[in-house]
Amino acid sequence: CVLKLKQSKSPLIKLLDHLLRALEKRDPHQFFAWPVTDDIAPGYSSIITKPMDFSTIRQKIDDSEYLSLMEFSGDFKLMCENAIKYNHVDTVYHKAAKKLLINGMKLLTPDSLLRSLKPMS
Ligand SMILES: CC(=O)c1cc(-c2ccccn2)c2ncccn12
Repeated sequence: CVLKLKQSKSPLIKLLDHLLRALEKRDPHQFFAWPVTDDIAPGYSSIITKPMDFSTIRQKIDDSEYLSLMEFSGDFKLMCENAIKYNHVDTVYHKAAKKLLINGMKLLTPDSLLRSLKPMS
């Protein structure tokens, strides 16, 4: 058998791992953990053209699909904006998405990122 040498994780992947875990902690009900299905959300796939959720973001990190922090934060914003668009303003999902977006963007600001990077320097 051919042993695949485990490449050590790049600094970007380590940072994205850290940020994903921090963002998932801000979704205690796990509303954003898995793809939204048409079964739980009628008509979802015809309203939301680019679905996104934390499990998909995790898979993209593991497949090295993110080449920059901007691509990662773009998927995070997309995930929140989908929920803001599909769910009426008076639903738990719409409210949770707005709160998650605001908290998430605080994590992705330059000085917050510098604090995340500090231990790596
Ligand atoms: C994120 C989102 O839009 C969402 C998550 C869920 C959800 C997530 C986990 C368990 C149950 N529902 C949901 N249900 C109905 C309508 C919308 N949603």
